[in-house]
Amino acid sequence: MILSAKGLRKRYGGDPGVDAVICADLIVGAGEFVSIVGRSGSGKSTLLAMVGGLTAPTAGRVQLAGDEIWDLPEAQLADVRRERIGFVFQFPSLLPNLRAIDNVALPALLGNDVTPEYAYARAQGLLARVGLSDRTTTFPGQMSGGEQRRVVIARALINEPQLLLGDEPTSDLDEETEEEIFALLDNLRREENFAMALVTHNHALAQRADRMFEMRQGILLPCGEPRALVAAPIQRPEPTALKAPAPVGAAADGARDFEKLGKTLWAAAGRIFAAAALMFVLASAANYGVARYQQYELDAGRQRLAALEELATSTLQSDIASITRLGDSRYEVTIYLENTKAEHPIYVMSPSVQGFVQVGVGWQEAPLTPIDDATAAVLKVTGRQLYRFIFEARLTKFTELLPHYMHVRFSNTMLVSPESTPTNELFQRVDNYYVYLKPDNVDDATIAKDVRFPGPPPLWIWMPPH
Ligand SMILES: Nc1ncnc2c1ncn2[C@@H]1O[C@H](COP(=O)(O)OP(=O)(O)OP(=O)(O)O)[C@@H](O)[C@H]1O
Repeated sequence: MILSAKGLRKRYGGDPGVDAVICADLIVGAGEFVSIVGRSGSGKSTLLAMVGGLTAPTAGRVQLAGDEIWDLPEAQLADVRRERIGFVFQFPSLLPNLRAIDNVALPALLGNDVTPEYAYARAQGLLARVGLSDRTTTFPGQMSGGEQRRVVIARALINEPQLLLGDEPTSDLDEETEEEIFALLDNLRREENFAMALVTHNHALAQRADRMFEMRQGILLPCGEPRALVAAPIQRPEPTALKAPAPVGAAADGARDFEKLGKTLWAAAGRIFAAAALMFVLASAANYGVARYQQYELDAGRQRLAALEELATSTLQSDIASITRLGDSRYEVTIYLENTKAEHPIYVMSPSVQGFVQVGVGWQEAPLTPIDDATAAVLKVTGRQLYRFIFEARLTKFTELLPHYMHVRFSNTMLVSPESTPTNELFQRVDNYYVYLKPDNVDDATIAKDVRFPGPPPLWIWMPPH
């Protein structure tokens, strides 16, 4: 058995809080495919996030191949997420300034288990298997939605995960492409023998799983008859400490690829905007360092990355500081960046922020314009720094997880370095901030009929990252 989740429960917030998942048991065998359907807000994403090591459960446990993942220290949990679980989300999550092959290779380059040659050779092989052998050097912005999703799938498989988790991985695609991507995932699962748990709104596709579950108001219920396993399980090879380099031709190509990549990253950094997926949030030790991996002793490299990760994650904090109403569905949004160890400056490359409003099960971008010039520069952060933006949320229809309020996500991509002119240390970080935001065209009396607040309905309500 690969996944064993027992008695999972998740309550968000304080008093009274939201019981997103009340009770869920989910056991998935090696190579098995389970699907989860359910109404919006029933707790599907929360369940996947707990199973995938992204959101800590309030109660219950999750074992991955026998390891209790929620007992692991954060650093080891991050390794589990990167190496043993593949994620495919609905939202585009590729780094826009990296070519397809670099995006796919990146999770493998972040660990120390494989050589860059191996990572690039496997990335090339996976791109071929998802039908993109001729698009390896294409940038995500030049690809269709279906092609981008294929790249995301290749990236999810780069570290040979034991478990692939998909949260509505195809729901924004047209019917035919959705069908193709689903079939592709299923074929890859049989070939690579990873277990797969997919959340989908599409019942017809969900029924193709070995077992189907329905999430109903936070409770996971089995539904439908099990399908016979089609393929005989393939024996997973024992992991080796350091995988062998790829064949010479592929290795040489790969080496050229990441050398070029390293040279161009800093110049291209200004073009980066937020689109990276949740699992990459704190992990992308920028492609700049890729060529250097060959030269470093593994231990030295590990230590340096750990220090940089510490710098870029715990030392630098950021979130929404305030939101004020400007009228005509415009808001001034202030985001703060704070260096908690002010004695060591941190250099941040132009926070590039995008705003999204949830519409249906997806997110629709809404214009977000920086007010200050500061957001276009390399910034030395020594204390608390504020960035102001104008957010224009003129949507007539949006998803109301909280009655009348918009569910808004601000996504902030930053390149972080301990040096003002980064030479060899650069870390990409993507933060997502979530708020409920009161639309301009609803009066407080209307809201108060449906939601009880201690005072007048607030303009915005902060939510923890999810
Ligand atoms: N970070 C959070 N803070 C507070 N409440 C949350 C948070 N994340 C989710 N919720 C709430 O938990 C409940 C379950 O949400 P979840 O996203 O897991 O459902 P879902 O079934 O995946 O919905 P959808 O299909 O719309 O994505 C919802 O009521 C949602 O508003």
